[in-house]
Amino acid sequence: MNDSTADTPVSLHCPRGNDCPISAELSQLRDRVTELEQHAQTDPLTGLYNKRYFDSVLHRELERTQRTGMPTTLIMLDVDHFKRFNDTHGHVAGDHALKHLARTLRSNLRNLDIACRFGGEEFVVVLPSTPLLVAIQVAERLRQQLTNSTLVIDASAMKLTASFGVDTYTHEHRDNLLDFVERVDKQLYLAKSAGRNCVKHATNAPRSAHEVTPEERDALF
Ligand SMILES: Nc1nc2c(ncn2[C@@H]2O[C@H](COP(=O)(O)OP(=O)(O)OP(=O)(O)O)[C@@H](O)[C@H]2O)c(=O)[nH]1
Repeated sequence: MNDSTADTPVSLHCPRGNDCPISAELSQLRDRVTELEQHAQTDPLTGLYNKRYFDSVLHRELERTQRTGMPTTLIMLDVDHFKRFNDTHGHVAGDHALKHLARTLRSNLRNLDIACRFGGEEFVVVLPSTPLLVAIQVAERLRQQLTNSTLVIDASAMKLTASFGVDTYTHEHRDNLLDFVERVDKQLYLAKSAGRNCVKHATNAPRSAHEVTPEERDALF
């Protein structure tokens, strides 16, 4: 028996073309899903990625380090004396200060670096495929930019500083994600203890074969 439909291509196109109601609805749904995805991974105050996204991205990058041997480096920073800032200038000014910090991070990082709000006045930056030495320089640059910038709220100029901790994860490290974050947090604690507004970093990281190439330096500075 001859099946007359066998060779007929199935058309997925609606006969109403661009006016197809189902296609329009699907497109709206797709936009809505994208919007919800962005919402789920964004901190509403600063617009940076949130802690949930940080956890997933760090997990992914540590796996990549184990696979490729390229180090993943983490910068953790915390605004100095932020309680005093809030008490002096008010909580709304405090929120402006956090947005100012987020802008400073955004405008001083490469596109592939991932800046996240870790919680409260604490932030983290994941630097994929970046050796410790380069990340220390990035942290120092961020610190200086913040220190040298002025935050203007209701015509009043204010200053903001932060303390920074930096550590790296190479394929020679065997600790897990939480241990790694704790290592970086320890460096941040040392920066606070040393008087704040400074960068503290690990010194005993195993050297990797991918340590600072001239190309990486040129790309960053
Ligand atoms: N305005 C504002 N304040 C916040 C937010 N999240 C956390 N804070 C405040 O940040 C302050 C953090 O205070 P502490 O943990 O004592 O730290 P600190 O005063 O910065 O002191 P050091 O970190 O030791 O320099 C608290 O007063 C919190 O209420 C926020 O979203 N907006």
